[in-house]
Amino acid sequence: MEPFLNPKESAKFIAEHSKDVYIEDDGVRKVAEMLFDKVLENEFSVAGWKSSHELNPQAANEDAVNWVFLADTLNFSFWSEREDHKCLVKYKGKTYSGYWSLCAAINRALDEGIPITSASYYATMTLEQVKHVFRSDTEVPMPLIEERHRVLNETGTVLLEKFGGSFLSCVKKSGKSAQTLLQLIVENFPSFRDEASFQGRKVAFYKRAQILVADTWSVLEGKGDGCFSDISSVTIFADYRIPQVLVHLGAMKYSDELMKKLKEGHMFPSGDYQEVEIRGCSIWCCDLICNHLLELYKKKGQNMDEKINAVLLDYYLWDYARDHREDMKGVPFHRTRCIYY
Ligand SMILES: Nc1nc2c(c(CN[C@H]3C=C[C@H](O)[C@@H]3O)cn2[C@@H]2O[C@H](COP(=O)(O)O)[C@@H](O)[C@H]2O)c(=O)[nH]1
Repeated sequence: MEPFLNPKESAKFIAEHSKDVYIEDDGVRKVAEMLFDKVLENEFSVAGWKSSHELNPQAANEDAVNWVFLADTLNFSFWSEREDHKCLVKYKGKTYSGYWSLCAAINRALDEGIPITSASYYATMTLEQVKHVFRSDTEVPMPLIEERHRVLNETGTVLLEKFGGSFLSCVKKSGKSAQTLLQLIVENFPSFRDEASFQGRKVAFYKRAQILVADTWSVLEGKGDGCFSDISSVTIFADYRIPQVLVHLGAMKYSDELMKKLKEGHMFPSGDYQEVEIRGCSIWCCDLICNHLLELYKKKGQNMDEKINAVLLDYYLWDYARDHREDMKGVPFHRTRCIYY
């Protein structure tokens, strides 16, 4: 096992050496000012994870933790080549796309009596069973369905062999430390090892591992086994939506050459130097936004360390990107097909 790498240090190194992605200090300040009042609202809190999203589990028990583990094991690559031609899942009268199509399919399976959140089930699922559970209500299947099958079998087997089949056992081993849980996830579950090489140095994003820590914190409402003393050490989750919204809001900028490739729908291999720059700069840019937000409150004599962290900033920006899809049409997201985000 490679030595554990720190995503925040990776992001700083990438941002300092990036050639095609730039962080705009004025834009960082503008976004922090835009969020200044938002951070006092319920949606910018751990409670928002349940209250704002009907598909998320509302309980804070072992089943809910194992629901989160399954969802974040498969939380990757939902984008489609054509916006009008994509996987959709109908559930309880609503139609869901992207990440939400995954959650709708999980809840649909549970309603059908399929124990999809049980490791003893998904460790030995066949490809046909995976295709059935995650079936689309359009002719476009969920992307990377074969990889999802492989990842499910691998992850379920490890969870059974090392943690008695429940992710809550893994959480309990973390001793209420987000960083310890992050390392346990990366060390034990290979598909979460989201790493790359950049200018001769190994870097890590650990996007699915970090969002799994964050979603575990959220589903347990920051209490009990989920009361992570160091939740603020987790970075944002380097997916393909956060970079898009940061550029849209003016906090990040692409070189003309990179923007041209993005607009042409260029496919970036996982680990490509420009893909690494986009992901690393997104993490560092959000860290700067967080710091500036905390500074703004400090100037008013308020310590907001308990209210403002990268997890809540990420959730807010991700939801913002969802709600402003039309406004963001002018900014392409980068296209990489992989199991990491
Ligand atoms: N940075 C970040 N990336 C996130 C999430 C989520 C959903 N999680 C939370 C959201 C609500 C609940 O509170 C969940 O906890 C999915 N993704 C990523 O986005 C992409 C899918 O996008 P679209 O194709 O538009 O559905 C894909 O890479 C997926 O991995 C997040 O929160 N942050």
